[in-house]
Amino acid sequence: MDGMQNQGGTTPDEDSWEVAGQRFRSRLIVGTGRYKSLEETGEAIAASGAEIVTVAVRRVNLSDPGAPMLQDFVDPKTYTYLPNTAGCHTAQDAVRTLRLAREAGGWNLVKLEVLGPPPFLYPDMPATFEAAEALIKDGFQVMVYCADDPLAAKRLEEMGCVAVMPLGAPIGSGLGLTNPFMLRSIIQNAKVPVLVDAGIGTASEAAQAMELGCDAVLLNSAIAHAREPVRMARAMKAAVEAGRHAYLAGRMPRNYSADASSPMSGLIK
Ligand SMILES: CC(=O)[C@@H](O)[C@H](O)COP(=O)(O)O
Repeated sequence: MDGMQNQGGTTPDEDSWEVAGQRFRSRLIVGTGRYKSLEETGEAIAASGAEIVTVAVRRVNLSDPGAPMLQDFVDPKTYTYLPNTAGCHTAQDAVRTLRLAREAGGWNLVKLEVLGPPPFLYPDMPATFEAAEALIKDGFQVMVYCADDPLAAKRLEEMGCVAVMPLGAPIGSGLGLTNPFMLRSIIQNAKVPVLVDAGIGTASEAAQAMELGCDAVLLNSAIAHAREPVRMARAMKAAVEAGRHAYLAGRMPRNYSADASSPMSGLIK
């Protein structure tokens, strides 16, 4: 038992995290877009072990019972739906979209993203600050996609955002963590959960984000655009768990010279 204790005094199996007063065991959050079909969406999400799924309010059918509905494949009783503002490029659009989501589905915990123009769709931080302020005033609990900028992340935390979500790399790029040093700095200084969001391309990059000490990882394209999405979802689940264990276990120090793994004493001369 003692050998299993981590920094928080719990065993890794009991390890969980909390956002806006809700506790989760899975540290992998997945998107629901970009799949070939809703069947594939449901299967991949089940394989990922995720408990929270993001839903692009402007793009997904949540209300027309005549058309195929996400809810039939990703049961809202099983998963926490996190409506997001994908496709919004102004603060006004983002605020309006989440107000509509709250009216339609009662969702109060939301993911805010206000994107700049192509080709990078980088978070538009002035517009993000404006939208976050309006949404928090309106009683929303805001998880916010942001630049990998420690000052911006701190400002969003101080405004009252319940989680900050710096990008690993541009959405859909699959480039992995382009700025791990700044991500680490955001994580070390945060008093709210930090989630690395977007740009992860494969399992080792999800593990790397967790090894930096973030609370969770949010990804979509890496699973949906894999040749075998369900298998990649399994890989992501394992990677996030492995990265979390490695973070809690503590990395050995880097030696810039060899340190023989067999003792030198007792060698036959
Ligand atoms: C799904 C979501 O909420 C977005 O933040 C984004 O789509 C994730 O980015 P990737 O698709 O690059 O993983």
